Amino acid sequence: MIEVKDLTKRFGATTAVKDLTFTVRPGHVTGFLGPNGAGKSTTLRMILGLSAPSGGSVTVAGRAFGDRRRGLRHVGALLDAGDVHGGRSAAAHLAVLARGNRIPHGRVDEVLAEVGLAGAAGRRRVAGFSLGMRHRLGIATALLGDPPVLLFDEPLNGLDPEGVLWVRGLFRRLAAEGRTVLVSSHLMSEMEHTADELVVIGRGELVAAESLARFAARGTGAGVTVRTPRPADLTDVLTAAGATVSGHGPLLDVTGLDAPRIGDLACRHALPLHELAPRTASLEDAFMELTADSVEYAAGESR
Ligand SMILES: Nc1ncnc2c1ncn2[C@@H]1O[C@H](COP(=O)(O)OP(=O)(O)OP(=O)(O)O)[C@@H](O)[C@H]1O
Repeated sequence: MIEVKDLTKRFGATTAVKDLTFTVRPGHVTGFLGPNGAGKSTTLRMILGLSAPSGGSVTVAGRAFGDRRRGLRHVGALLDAGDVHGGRSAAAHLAVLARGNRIPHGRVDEVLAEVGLAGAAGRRRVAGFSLGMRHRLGIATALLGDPPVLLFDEPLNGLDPEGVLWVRGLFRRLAAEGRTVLVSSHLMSEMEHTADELVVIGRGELVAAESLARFAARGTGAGVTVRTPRPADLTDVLTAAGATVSGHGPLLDVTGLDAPRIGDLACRHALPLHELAPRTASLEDAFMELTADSVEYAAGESR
């Protein structure tokens, strides 16, 4: 479990992260989402103890991560896939880290196999690696200590479709094993099929921390489609109960009441329903609406 409480980080006059409070639970893939410059990387660095908070606290499994020795066995992280000594092979890179964290050497070949870099690829110098191979090596590094908590900063950036599918499957498996998996992205489309929980930030502040489904229901595109042979009567009943109703003929578009409540009200007033279909907003719409005020450099903004 990762617990972030009133976390703040200032860089001179810039407040990159402001009073951020959220919890990341094990057994889920949690998407950490926000527009460019929202403060995601800064927060991840503070979770890892690489950067000191200006205020507030962050704990991993109840303790500040910086306190821990042999860190890779507690938290695995992919922060910057390019951040590897190019002159070394993947296997040599992992072997150095294994030694420093007292991880059995046998894990090196295990994680190389897991990320598809077994054999010759693992013996090649990292300088010649493609972006996708660097990503795989970064993920192998995160997995090396078999940690219960994993953090990935923009892990899908620059991956081809096959790589994206592979990474998604891996994250789901890690979460199903009961691990805590936090994955950052600035694209809702990437998280839609990757995460089941979301922490959304904008300009360093919390926008939402909830399941993907609840987040989608916040978008104004959410509502319920209702078909009835008595639209005028049903409109009166639903409007009196606080809903907003629009539509033509037998097909109504209802917002402000959920489908079970609409069904119950129709039943109570003996109004037949021929269709009752909840409609979620697209996640992308909800994300854009909720972070609209917090985009650092919005298109068309004059500066
Ligand atoms: N070392 C630093 N010194 C000064 N300002 C910084 C530093 N690191 C980050 N910032 C500023 O803090 C804010 C948050 O940056 P951060 O990199 O955490 O955002 P992000 O959400 O990860 O963005 P992106 O999606 O673009 O990677 C930005 O305004 C950035 O310019």
